[in-house]
Amino acid sequence: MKVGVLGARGKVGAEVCHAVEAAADTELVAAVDAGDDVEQLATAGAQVVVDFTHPDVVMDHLRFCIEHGIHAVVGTTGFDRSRLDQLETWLADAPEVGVLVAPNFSIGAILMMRFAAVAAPFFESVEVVELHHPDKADAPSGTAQRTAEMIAAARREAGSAPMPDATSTGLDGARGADVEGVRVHGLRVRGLVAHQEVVLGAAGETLTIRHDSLDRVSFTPGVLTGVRSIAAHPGLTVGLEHFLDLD
Ligand SMILES: NC(=O)C1=CN([C@@H]2O[C@H](COP(=O)(O)OP(=O)(O)OC[C@H]3O[C@@H](n4cnc5c(N)ncnc54)[C@H](OP(=O)(O)O)[C@@H]3O)[C@@H](O)[C@H]2O)C=CC1
Ligand SMILES: O=C(O)C1=N[C@H](C(=O)O)C[C@H](O)C1
Repeated sequence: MKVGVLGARGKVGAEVCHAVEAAADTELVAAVDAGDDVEQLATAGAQVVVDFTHPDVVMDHLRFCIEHGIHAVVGTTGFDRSRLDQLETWLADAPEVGVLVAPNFSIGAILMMRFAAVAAPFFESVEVVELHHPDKADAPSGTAQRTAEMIAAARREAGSAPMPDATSTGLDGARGADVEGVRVHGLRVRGLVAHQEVVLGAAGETLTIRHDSLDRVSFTPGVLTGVRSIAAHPGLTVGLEHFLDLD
């Protein structure tokens, strides 16, 4: 399979290029970074493009891919509902094209999100703490946002009561961001890669679910799974878990 990588000289993109070159069934045909011409993705015959760039540019890349009939596997974060709606509009005109947007490609992070959603209705309180390197553009992380959405959905479905919080005065931001009623806190600390804790509490007990990406190679097996699967899944898919046999 012919693969192009956008963000090829970036921290994750460089690892993705190595993984694509190392795998027997994938061939790196275009490695594109800032300042390069995206047209080379099409002229090189890329069948799938992997994007690990920046929230400011990813939508232009995806419009290009969809218009050229190229499937896309997207790790770049910063997607909200309006961006996903825009992708679905573009994809309606290219029904054969598949786009996978995944806030996290590491299997441990996907399981951490799943475990958090399973546990959430059993506890009075649930908060998310994400910890990342300080070069990250978006906050909260895409993973934390998605985790909070999954927790909120699980609690809604279970009919859980709102979480207790007596805070009546405090500095702006001290209680984190509110994602559908779930508090999300972000740390940006030199030396970190990508980490997250989900802290759950009930009377007399807490449960902490923690995941650590210690090296960006943690993302590449999931990216390759996405590359191998996307052609068989036209339209928009959000989350790599849809291509894994988790149930
Ligand atoms: N889904 C997942 O599993 C993961 C997602 N991410 C996300 O992936 C994205 C990238 O992360 P990371 O690798 O750490 O970031 P980096 O800044 O290390 O890499 C991004 C690369 O993209 C390049 N770039 C910027 N604009 C363009 C453009 N228009 N065309 C092509 N390349 C461009 C940058 O160049 P320059 O530096 O010159 O601007 C840089 O080389 C972020 O949104 C991050 O949140 C990260 C890890 C895992
Ligand atoms: O920017 C990063 O580094 C990461 N971004 C993704 C996110 O926003 O969730 C995935 C992972 O946390 C690393």
